[in-house]
Amino acid sequence: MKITDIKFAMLRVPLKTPFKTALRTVESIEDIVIMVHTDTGHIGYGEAPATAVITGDTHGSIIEAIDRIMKPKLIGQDIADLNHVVGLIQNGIIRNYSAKAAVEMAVYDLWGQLYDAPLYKMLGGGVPTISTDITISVDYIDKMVTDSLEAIDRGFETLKIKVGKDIGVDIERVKAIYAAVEGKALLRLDANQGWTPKEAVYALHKLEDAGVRLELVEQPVKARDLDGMKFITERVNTPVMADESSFGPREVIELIKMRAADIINIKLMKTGGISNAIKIADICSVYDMQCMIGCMLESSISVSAAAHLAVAKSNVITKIDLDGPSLCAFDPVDGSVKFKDAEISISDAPGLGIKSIQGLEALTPRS
Ligand SMILES: C[C@H](N)C(=O)N[C@@H](CCC(=O)O)C(=O)O
Ligand SMILES: [Mg+2]
Repeated sequence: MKITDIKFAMLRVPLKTPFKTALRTVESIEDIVIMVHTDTGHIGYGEAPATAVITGDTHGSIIEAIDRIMKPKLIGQDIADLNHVVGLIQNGIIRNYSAKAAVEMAVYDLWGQLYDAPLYKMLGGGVPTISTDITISVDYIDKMVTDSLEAIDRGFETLKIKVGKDIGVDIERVKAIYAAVEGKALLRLDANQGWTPKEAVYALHKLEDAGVRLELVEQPVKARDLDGMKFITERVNTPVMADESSFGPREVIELIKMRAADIINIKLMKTGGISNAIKIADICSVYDMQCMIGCMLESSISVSAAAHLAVAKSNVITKIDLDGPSLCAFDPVDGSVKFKDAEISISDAPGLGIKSIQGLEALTPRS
């Protein structure tokens, strides 16, 4: 099975409700979809969001990196030589992680199709059902409480509460939500870099002293502030998770050596795809460190790839934040990974199991 072409499209899916974090507000998913064609007629699918504020990637940079750098190297390559193909994707250009993730997942999709097995089985197998949290956008306190209760009614047992806007209001936000949902859902916080180290310690002590039990706090301070992450990790009981501070395996090793976090959030768009995500999971398993699998604002194309990985690495990926499809107004994909509120289940179609995608707008890269 040899690669013959890579085609591009834009996928736009409105969100059910605006997604609001300390970093940005977004109303729809607008992601690049790629289709890797082969001489056997099989097609591998990949997706990349342009999360400029976190990864630095834009639609233009994703298309250019794939079309100008990766595609010429990949045409004619045999999918059976997976490690060689992955090397070509990873080593032809630095950074550009979302572009690499999209191409890699399409190649892994084809690798599963080549051997007629679902990707999670190719990666080691596992129980193909997982349960995700859902994000509660940062907003007025009453709105966040209402959104939290609605999420619980939909069956979500873990809520990822976005904070990081104003430390005083954030403390009140979390206390109000905790009072409303105690015993019905587990709370995890994500400050998306919005606090200073001292603010984070202050807020978490206030919450801990008030009896608010949190599963974890994600990325309290600036991505580059590893000393700040360590300062917080040493001072609070709530486990601290690195998201924007950890992209690839090297950052994870650095965080582990520094003891600057308790948990790592693996996202394909930060690792540059599945191969580095596997390395991170393996490193964390050596150091008895748990991982979350997360996503950006992604549809069920790339979130399916993350779900396959999470199933295969469930020994270390114990926390799931794959709510992209649940945040969307509809699922444009007909595939073998089903997203039904909190439950994500994978049936045994080969590769990623994507049959068709509604509403793709074809894109032609600039010549
Ligand atoms: C969607 C997911 N639950 C999430 O919160 N992801 C990111 C932010 C993604 C974005 O801004 O597109 C995170 O910070 O964990
Ligand atoms: Mg995060």
